[in-house]
Amino acid sequence: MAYILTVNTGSSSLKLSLFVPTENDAQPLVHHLTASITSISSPPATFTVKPAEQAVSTTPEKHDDIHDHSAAFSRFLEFLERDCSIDKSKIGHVCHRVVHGGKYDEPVVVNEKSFSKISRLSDLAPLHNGAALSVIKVCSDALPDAVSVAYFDTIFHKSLPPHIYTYPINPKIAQERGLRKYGFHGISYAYILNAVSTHLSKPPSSLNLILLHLGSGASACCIRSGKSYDTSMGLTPVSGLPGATRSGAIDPNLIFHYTNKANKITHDPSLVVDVPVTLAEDVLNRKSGWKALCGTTDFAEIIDKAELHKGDTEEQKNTYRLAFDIFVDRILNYVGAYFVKLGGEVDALVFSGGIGEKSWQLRKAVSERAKCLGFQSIDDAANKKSGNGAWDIGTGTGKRVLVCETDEQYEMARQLCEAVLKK
Ligand SMILES: Nc1ncnc2c1ncn2[C@@H]1O[C@H](COP(=O)(O)OP(=O)(O)O)[C@@H](O)[C@H]1O
Ligand SMILES: CC(=O)OP(=O)(O)O
Ligand SMILES: [Mg+2]
Repeated sequence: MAYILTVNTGSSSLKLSLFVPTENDAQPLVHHLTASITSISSPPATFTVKPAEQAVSTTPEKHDDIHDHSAAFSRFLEFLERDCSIDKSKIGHVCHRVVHGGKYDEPVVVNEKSFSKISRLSDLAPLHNGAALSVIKVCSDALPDAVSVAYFDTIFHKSLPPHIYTYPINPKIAQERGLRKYGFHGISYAYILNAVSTHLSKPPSSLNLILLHLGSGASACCIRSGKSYDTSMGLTPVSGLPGATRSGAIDPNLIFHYTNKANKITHDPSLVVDVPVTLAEDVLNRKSGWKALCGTTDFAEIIDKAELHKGDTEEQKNTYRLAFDIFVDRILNYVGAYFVKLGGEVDALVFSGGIGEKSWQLRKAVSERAKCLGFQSIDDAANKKSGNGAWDIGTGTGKRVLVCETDEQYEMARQLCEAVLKK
């Protein structure tokens, strides 16, 4: 029996699932277990395991010694061998989520050449590609006989039309340096599209959707006839919606005004930079978003503290409320724009990602505002329940409002089965 291990290297987490492929086309994969290591960038990291046969996860363990994704991966391998008695030499394939794929338009087997090509893209996904490569390295050393395949977030967005992926800058420089909108969270959007298609009993190619993947990194995607037509992230994942530590879209000139010395046009280099661009990148990627506004990356805490509790001051409450309101506002920017781009022909608005799946408050706030576009009213009871796959949270007439529990690990294993194992 050869296992498929799938590894999802997110900005703040590592999520891993183990599957066994079957001969059954209706159920090509048997899910064995899923583990997640969260808060990697704000330790202590939390290690949680959910065996497939159990409805709930095991008690989360805190780990002070996990500071990066490769240490998290090593801890997972130790857990597999020691606690699950799984012989790691039985892992035949490893699917790695790599966020930025540049010009790659399909998954690639990891070898020296592709590894070095992916390394060259690291600057375009500063919170992701380097971390994924460090995991791939540990994985190749620990599992030398397994075939590692890189699955890119960007592939799903290869259908973006030129007027959407082109930035209005010098075309020659843009072409030479690959400066264009790529879009991310594509593995998640591929999974959501299939899950929503099953739920609505309509083929993916017939669907127009507004998808929201709201997690540590957050993005929106406009699906037209089953394909990505627009998405909120850009050249890098910092653009679009704000996230745990990311600013989201800002006026690009803000970078130069972050320092008060750069507020006039000057050719005197000593006056130009107080904050060099690389530091600006660090600020916008790692020191902005919810962390900068509220001091936490935990959106559940932000929602909780946006309500006034005993002992809290009105000012403290307002800080959290502001973060919540900013998120709702920026999400609405995309819901409104994508609705118009789809000519109002929208099958559903879909919430997903850690915040989209777990926060009834965020879903309610966004949906109430989107109701004017003809979306259903929210059914409060349905909105507060959790579910599996995709489920409705709207009621009455109108365009459907859904939640979908995304599963990037499953999507990679499914694509592997389809492309490699069933050939
Ligand atoms: N009950 C909840 N309410 C609101 N947000 C939540 C809840 N549970 C988890 N989250 C948020 O979900 C985010 C993580 O989402 P996830 O999609 O798992 O992230 P990633 O894969 O990018 O690491 C965290 O910011 C966390 O605060
Ligand atoms: C692209 C991206 O932001 O991914 P994540 O949300 O997993 O950090
Ligand atoms: Mg994620």
